[in-house]
Amino acid sequence: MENILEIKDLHVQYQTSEDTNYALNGIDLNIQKGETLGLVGETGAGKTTIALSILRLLQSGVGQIKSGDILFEGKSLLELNDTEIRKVRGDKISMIFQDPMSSLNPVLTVGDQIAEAIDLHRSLSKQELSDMVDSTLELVGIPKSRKNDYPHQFSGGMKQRVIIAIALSTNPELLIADEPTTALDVTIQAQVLHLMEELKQKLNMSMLMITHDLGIVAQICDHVAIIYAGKIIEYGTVYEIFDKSREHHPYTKGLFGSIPDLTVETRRLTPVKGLMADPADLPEGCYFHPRCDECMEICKNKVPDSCGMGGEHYVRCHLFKERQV
Ligand SMILES: Nc1ncnc2c1ncn2[C@@H]1O[C@H](COP(=O)(O)OP(=O)(O)OP(=O)(O)O)[C@@H](O)[C@H]1O
Ligand code: NI
Repeated sequence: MENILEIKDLHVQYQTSEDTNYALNGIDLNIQKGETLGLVGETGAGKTTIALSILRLLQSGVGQIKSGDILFEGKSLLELNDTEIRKVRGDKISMIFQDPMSSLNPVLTVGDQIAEAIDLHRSLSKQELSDMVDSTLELVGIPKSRKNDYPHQFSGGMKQRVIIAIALSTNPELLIADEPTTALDVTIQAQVLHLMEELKQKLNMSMLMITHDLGIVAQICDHVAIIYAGKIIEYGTVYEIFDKSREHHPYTKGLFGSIPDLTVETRRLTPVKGLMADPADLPEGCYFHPRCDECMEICKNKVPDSCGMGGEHYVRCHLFKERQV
């Protein structure tokens, strides 16, 4: 399978007046063409930082890519100048941000907001633009007759559809969705997810789905990456990650409440005992060792390598070192 995105040994830090936060500490991750990769982990693990690094939207002067590379269709995104990266954001990679509701402008009609997004990247006649707004609205299941309505006239689920429409209006190859449904109630969540899944097939997009929700992972992801303190600690196909007969990282087992069935409706991550590692003061060795029930001596001073578990399944944990070839 061809990769649309390759992240190689990415290190990102946030420099604040008090601290240096080591947010990403050597991320290696690929997204294949046409697939959905789920990125799962507790709050503060570095999920949004990965998304912002891809789009080069880290807060300037604070968030810094220290080393590593991000390749999109084989070309480094880190080497692009401002004009070039803006073009990538407009044409190739779209993002639905966490807290998406605040990204709509209350004083513009939804039709105008979609038109604005399309117009930024394409020069179309007035009629063409208007037709494209209509078809984009219809794509996400909103009647075109509502294009002159304002955001406050829409329900939460409908607003989220508008946001998806804006993200898709440029026909991106990669969509990054950062917790796109957390603000919605469960029924509407299911509808929006179903819509995203449908659109992904129709438009043949690749997707990076950032989520806390295992139901979402099971439902729409092809591969899953589990992140802890800025490192991917487990990766595999969705079947491998939910396979109880396989061994898993102790953190994954904690999060998943000892690996639920793919078929069972277990939506929320289980809280793992102890506190998330402080990115300004990371522990020696495996970052997870202070919280780990299976901690061994070696875990306290050596960072574990990634270990192949068969198939596409990888775990970064000293427990499985023996399997390495
Ligand atoms: N602008 C910033 N300045 C300083 N530290 C930051 C900044 N943004 C993020 N961080 C820190 O970087 C780490 C990773 O944050 P990030 O937002 O990527 O986590 P996340 O996995 O997306 O969490 P959540 O699930 O809460 O969205 C956290 O420790 C966070 O406090
Ligand atoms: Ni986040």
